[in-house]
Order: sequence, then structure tokens, then C-alpha cells
Amino acid sequence: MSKPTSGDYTKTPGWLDWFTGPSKPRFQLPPGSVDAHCHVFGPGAHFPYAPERKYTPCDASKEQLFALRDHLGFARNVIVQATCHGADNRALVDACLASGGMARGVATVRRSVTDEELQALHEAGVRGVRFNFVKRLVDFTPKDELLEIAGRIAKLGWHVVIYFEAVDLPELWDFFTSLPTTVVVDHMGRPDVRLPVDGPQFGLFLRLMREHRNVWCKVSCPERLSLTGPNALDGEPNAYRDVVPFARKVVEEFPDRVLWGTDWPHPNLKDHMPDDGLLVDFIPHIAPTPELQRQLLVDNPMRLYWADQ
Ligand SMILES: O=C(O)c1cc(C(=O)O)oc(=O)c1
Repeated sequence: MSKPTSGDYTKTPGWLDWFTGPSKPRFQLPPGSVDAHCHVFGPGAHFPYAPERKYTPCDASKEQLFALRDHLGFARNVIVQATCHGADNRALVDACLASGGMARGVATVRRSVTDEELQALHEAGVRGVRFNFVKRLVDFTPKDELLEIAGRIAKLGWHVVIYFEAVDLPELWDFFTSLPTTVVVDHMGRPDVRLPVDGPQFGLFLRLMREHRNVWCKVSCPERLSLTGPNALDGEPNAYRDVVPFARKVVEEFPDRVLWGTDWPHPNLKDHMPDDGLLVDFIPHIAPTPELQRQLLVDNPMRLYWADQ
């Protein structure tokens, strides 16, 4: 793959660029698989980063994303608006439009968005909005504003993607369970994987999914959640073993409400940048049967993002 650039921007100190030589996965993805969580960053020279951003990344263009898709063997992408672009969805829309229908988007919008703008996003391929509660990534948005947005996008048949840390779930529970749409949780609600999979913290998340059948989960980002690895580098076939029991529990209990994505280009990783080919090799550890793999990678994302097909 071509190398990451950063144009006139100065990257956040310590920023790790995405890995330019991903291996070919050993795991053969089912035909039609969807990478249901990835981002584009800029390029900043065409699509400036938002003034209110909390980090400045290296660029990660649509061409580089689509090259990775083809290399890994995915058919489609769901591109999630990254916080470094704030509520300016131009890079996301540009990527969706350039994909020939093979990418859908999840946008970030403010209360001031007009119905015409929402309609234009829909036509570009946007099917959801993201509400972010991770304090190191965004400033607080009042819940009444988010509820108003949720009510408006529900009419378009869109869903809400939520990103939060496990310790904040008790406080956010009432808000999440009041949302009128399908709700997709990013990165399993970021559990602390040192705690037991059947303990109270992850138990609360499982309860959210058990009691609320509109809640879905991305069983993604083992590279963020893992504390003991081993990392997906240097041909490691069994990466991030400490995350496996958590993801596998969710896949096996809720096989029709799970999604998977690479999270490329992996913003804000601090200690290593994974080989995306080896990340794909993580999938059969959490979805061990062909049936579970097909649901996770094809049937579920197609139902949510390409419902018209
Ligand atoms: O944990 C993160 O730093 C992170 C950031 C973003 C974003 O900036 O949008 O998205 C993700 O999925 C994860």
C-alpha cells in the first residue's frame, strides 16, 4: 500500500501511522464480507480536519482504504465518521460516493443539520449517526440535542452508533434505552478485559443486549482492548487472547446482532499498530463456525446497511 502522508498538518505527538504491509489473511472471508467499522482521514489537504478535534492523525484516504479492502478480501465497507472531522462529513461522503455503492456511512450531525442535508447524506449512502461519549475524543453534547437528532434520523430508517467506556454505562443506561432506533455499540462498549467475562461490568453490557433487542454490538478492536496480547504482528496467529472470551460470548449469544470491522486506520493506538491481515485472522477465534462467520460478516451488515438489496 502507498505510504501515509500528513500534508501541512503536524500529527499528534506519538501518533502511530497505519501499517503499510498487511499480510494476506489465512482466514478466508466469506464472499460478500463487510468491514463494518473503518474510517477515512482527510487527506487533510482536501478535507481539512475539524478545528475542535482532539487529535491530528496521518492521512488515510479512500483509495488506501479500498486497496486494503481488496487486499484483505472484503467486498464492502461501512465508513464511520472519525471525531477528527467533527460534524464535517465531506471526506466520508466523498468516499461513499466514490465506492460505487460498496461503502455506506455513519455520519456525525449537529442539531442544526437541515432535512435537505440529511437527505443528501442518505443519497450518498449514510445510514446512521454516531453519538460519542468518550471524553478524550469529544466535548459533551447535551442529551436533549442527541434525542432530537435520533428522532429525526429514525424517520429515514437510520440507526444510532454509540461509543462509550464500560465504566460509564450505568450513567448512560437510561439514555441508551430511550433511543427510538436500532442502536449499535462500538467496540463492545470497551470492557476492561482484566475483569471476568461473567462479572458485573460485562454482565451489565450483556443485560443491555438481552433486555433490548434493538441493541447490536461491534465485536471489534481487540487491539485496543487487549492488555496482554500477543499483538497482531509478525505472523502471530492467536493475537489478543484476553479479548477472545468477551467477543465470543457476544457472537454466540447474539449471532444476529453482531458486526465486525477492522477499525482501520486505528486512531490513537499508543503501543503498536496491528497488521490488518492478522486482525482478520482473529475472526475465527470469536466466530468459530461458518454459520456464525456468515452472520457476522455478511448477513447482519447487509441487513443493516444494504437493506434495499
Ligand atoms: O478509541 C479511539 O480513539 C477511537 C477514535 C475514533 C474516532 O476518533 O472517531 O473512532 C474509533 O472507533 C475509536
